[in-house]
Amino acid sequence: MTTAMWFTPSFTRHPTSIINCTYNHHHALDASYVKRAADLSDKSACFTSPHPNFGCVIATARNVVGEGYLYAQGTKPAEVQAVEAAGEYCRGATAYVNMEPGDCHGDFTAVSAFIKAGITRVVVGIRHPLQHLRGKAIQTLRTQGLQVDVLGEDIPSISIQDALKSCLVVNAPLLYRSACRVPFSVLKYAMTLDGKIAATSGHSTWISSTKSRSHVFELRGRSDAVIVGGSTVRKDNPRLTPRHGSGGHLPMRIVMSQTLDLPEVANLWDVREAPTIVATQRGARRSFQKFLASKGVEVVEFDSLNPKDVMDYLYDLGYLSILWECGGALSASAISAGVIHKVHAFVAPKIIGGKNAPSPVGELGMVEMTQALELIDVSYEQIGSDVLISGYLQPIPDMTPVIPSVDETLAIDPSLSPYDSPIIFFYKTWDPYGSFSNFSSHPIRLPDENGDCVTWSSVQHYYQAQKFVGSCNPNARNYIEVIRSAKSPEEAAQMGRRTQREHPDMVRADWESMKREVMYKALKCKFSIYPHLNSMLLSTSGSILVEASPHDLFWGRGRDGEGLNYLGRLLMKLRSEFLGDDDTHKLEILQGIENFNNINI
Ligand SMILES: NC(=O)C1=CN([C@@H]2O[C@H](COP(=O)(O)OP(=O)(O)OC[C@H]3O[C@@H](n4cnc5c(N)ncnc54)[C@H](OP(=O)(O)O)[C@@H]3O)[C@@H](O)[C@H]2O)C=CC1
Ligand SMILES: Nc1c(N[C@@H]2O[C@H](COP(=O)(O)O)[C@@H](O)[C@H]2O)[nH]c(=O)[nH]c1=O
Repeated sequence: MTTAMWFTPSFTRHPTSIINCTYNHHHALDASYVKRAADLSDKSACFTSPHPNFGCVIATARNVVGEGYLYAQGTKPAEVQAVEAAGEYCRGATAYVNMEPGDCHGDFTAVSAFIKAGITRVVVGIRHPLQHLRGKAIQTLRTQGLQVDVLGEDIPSISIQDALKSCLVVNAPLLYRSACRVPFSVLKYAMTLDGKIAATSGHSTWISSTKSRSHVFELRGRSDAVIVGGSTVRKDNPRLTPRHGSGGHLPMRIVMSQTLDLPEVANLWDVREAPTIVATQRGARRSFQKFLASKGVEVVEFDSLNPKDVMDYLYDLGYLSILWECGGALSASAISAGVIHKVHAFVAPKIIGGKNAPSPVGELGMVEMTQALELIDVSYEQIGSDVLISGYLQPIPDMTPVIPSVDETLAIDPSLSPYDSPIIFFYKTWDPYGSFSNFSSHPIRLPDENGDCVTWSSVQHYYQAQKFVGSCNPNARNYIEVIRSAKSPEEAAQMGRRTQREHPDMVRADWESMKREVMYKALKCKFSIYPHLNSMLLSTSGSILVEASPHDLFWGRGRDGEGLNYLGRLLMKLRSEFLGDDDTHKLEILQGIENFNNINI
């Protein structure tokens, strides 16, 4: 029902439309207060070490009567502050929170504050993303008789998109941390209009305006750590501090250097200003390591220095948010490793030229524009004379328990609890569960259009070719062979999709009704052939699997969780099937291994 109903002359004869409009109006108000709580929660940024952001607004039917935000971990909860501010107005009022309270210490401070004060309704932006806290406060409040409405669950998604997005953005670091088990990483750089981050000589001070650089100081203050590569230390002698005087949070400064061929005199070795860690290759320049230690710089050796291992290390230290301020060599390595989630590019209206002048991202091994990584949720902001372009390389995992919906989850795997089961997101092949992707290079053996068992280089090759098997158009056979010999899964996908789009007459008539069956067959073959993939799939037992593609609304979750996630569903179904019948499963694995041996990889 749309608000246009208000303007129809006959609306007085349609009481349901009035009810719906009022209903929408209430939801719009709910959404605006939740958004206000999310905006409030962001206020503590830069003051203390990054932590989950909590904000709370208490409102009566007429006004906002109290609000608060968590200043730092361990300080008075946002909910308690809001209750104290609202005083006696709490009785019968509604409390709005951007995120479900997380009673980490088990004392239910926030929840009891609401109950004792007489709050009757609580509207929650998002459930707490941490497994052991998710749903707990909501359940307790409901048990105590309060009405609890969660955006997207009890309040329909259509009217609350902005509010929900604010809730996700404000706690993106925690959401990535809990879903992907790495800290949230932002790559930031300043480049000229001709795409250079320094002159050919390596000189780079300054590309962006003073205003942009102040913005960067704020980004640093919101981060747990700032990372650069050894080369940037040699060229720039950076300080990497947020410059907010005596108060405020100081991020850890981290240098990644394999060689440790670093200068003896450097701003980063002055740890009176801020602490510094140097991450290096095991055994590198021991004498220099000693020198750094004598300066108070911590040196951490890695067996193989790479962005993923460094992120795992920082995850174990409890870090939430990392700012990468490196040059193109390290940024390319970090992007390839799949650890960068967001990009902030400051573009300055300057041209420096220079064939060998460095650019923000080095070699990624891509050869065609179709392989380019596309940012999502892109925003453009003018800062001084520069334009700041920001966007996500990976969608914020919103941990929405309705992927798939409650009923569907239970139908697929009755052992799963839609609210309490962890969610495993997979998308790119280099992700931790990247082998679940149909783009993973795992050849399978299945019949071709003549019924002869042949090798398909990936599930993607098989799936795309099947679109044209049994087509009424005799020319369709040519496409099957062309797709089967595509050089990569990406190429097979492009060919299949393009042909389907440009020559719909080539596609078999029953494709829409058969495509899930085709996919299931291919997945079953893949996960039977490769014992390690089979173990990986079974190891996810108890978790909800979600293909995190922002673009694919059928096989993936879509950008905002609106996708149908059929790939995740089929994998869960397959997992149940494998787990359900041990003997059949063993037989399938044995047959699979036999097939595997027949594949000429
Ligand atoms: N405008 C801007 O926003 C910025 C500009 N710059 C400019 O960029 C230039 C430096 O660029 P660049 O050389 O790319 O600098 P990087 O910051 O990317 O440093 C590269 C160095 O990082 C170390 N490293 C450690 N692990 C890895 C890994 N897995 N992959 C790649 N490198 C790794 C190596 O150090 P080692 O050799 O010690 O082993 C390597 O030489 C300078 O001129 C600087 O002024 C730099 C940052 C931002
Ligand atoms: N040149 C350049 C940036 N360069 C980045 O900032 C670092 C220097 O930081 P500091 O020593 O703390 O001022 C430098 O090593 C590099 O990482 N940043 C920007 O916002 N704009 C610019 O034009």
